[in-house]
Amino acid sequence: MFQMGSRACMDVHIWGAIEQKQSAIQMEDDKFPSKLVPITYKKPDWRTEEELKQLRNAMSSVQSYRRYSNNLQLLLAKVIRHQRFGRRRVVIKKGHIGNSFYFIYSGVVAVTKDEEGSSAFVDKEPTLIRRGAGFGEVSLLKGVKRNATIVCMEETELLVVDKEDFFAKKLDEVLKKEFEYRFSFYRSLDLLSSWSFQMIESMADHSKTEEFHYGRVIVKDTSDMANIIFMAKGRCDLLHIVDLTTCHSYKKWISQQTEFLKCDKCQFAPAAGTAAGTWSPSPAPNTEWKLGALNRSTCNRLSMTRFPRQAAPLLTPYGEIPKDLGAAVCIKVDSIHQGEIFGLNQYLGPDYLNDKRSMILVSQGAEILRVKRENFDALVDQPTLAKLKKLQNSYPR
Ligand SMILES: Nc1ncnc2c1ncn2[C@@H]1O[C@@H]2COP(=O)(O)O[C@H]2[C@H]1O
Repeated sequence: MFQMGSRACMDVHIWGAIEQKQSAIQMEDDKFPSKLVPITYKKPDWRTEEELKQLRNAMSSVQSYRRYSNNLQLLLAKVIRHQRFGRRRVVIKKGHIGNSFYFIYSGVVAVTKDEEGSSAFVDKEPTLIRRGAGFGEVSLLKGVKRNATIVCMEETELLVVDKEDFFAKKLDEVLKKEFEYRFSFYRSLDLLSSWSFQMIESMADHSKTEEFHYGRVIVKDTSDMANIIFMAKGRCDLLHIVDLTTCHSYKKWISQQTEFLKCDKCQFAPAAGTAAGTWSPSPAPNTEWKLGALNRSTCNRLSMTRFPRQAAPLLTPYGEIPKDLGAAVCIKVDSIHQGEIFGLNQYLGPDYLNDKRSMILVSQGAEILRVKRENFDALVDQPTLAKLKKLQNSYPR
């Protein structure tokens, strides 16, 4: 139901591990060194060797820049211009003539169809382009108008390459290769085998490859997706979060652990007046709990488990578990592998048969292409719909 060739399997993950990985990645979010900003406003010939070296070093934190040859990196360091935009600022307007290409040094922008970019702030799943990626190449490469609006979702720093430099430094050749990669990927899919060159080209023009490290969340809630995800490389897992605070057997299990709570190192004192509906194990409030005789692995498991907002601190030998965590585990429902597609369930059967449970899609090290459902809907042809119908018959296995 969720993808082509579904393989259901069960596996339990602890949600805390995912969040830990995510925060580690978010810490990379550095700003452009302010002392280098004036250099980017100098004419290329006026930038000294030392200044170029500094610019190159700073830019090497931009993922797409690192992929370029040393020679191209140096040439770009000669021409880039730094620009900072606030939240809601429109950088590119759909339908305008393209004059520049942009790298995102810090921040996030959204791609929209409306000229003002305001839809990005109400869209529950906007198309985002993040730090390290570039945009604005399509109109330059093809000599056409801008195919979308780009609006800043937060304060964003951009490194701008003007059109003349874009071609003079041969950045166009690199970006053409990236386009060809996306095009060949879509062309290789059996599902799209009936599509014309123009249809595949449109898919490649309206998507970007996105890399996700292990543990990063790709889709927070799959119950009503606005995008279709194509898995270009690697794998991601579909996880269902189970809230243990509403689970009777979990509460019972926790209560059973009180038998062993004899050690001074680990103590749990439930808060007086714990709110109704949150986890409130017996014995009664204000009675001191002792989490003794818990072996190291049990403590580690508990420390990764999330505890309800209202609960009092749980002390373990490794420190206090944050109060605002809730108890939950993630159950792996499926894995999506290279060449597979996720988010087609609306084509696979009547709405009432679709699984509406909220799941999350988490990377196990993946490169994806994300296409807005409305773009796919506008292109999809009868042979493709027929193939999708057949997929419906093959589920559940
Ligand atoms: N779906 C999409 N995902 C990511 N980037 C996009 C998408 N659609 C358009 N873009 C980018 O938005 C830019 C708008 O200006 P261009 O048409 O020059 O180039 C376009 C692409 O770089």
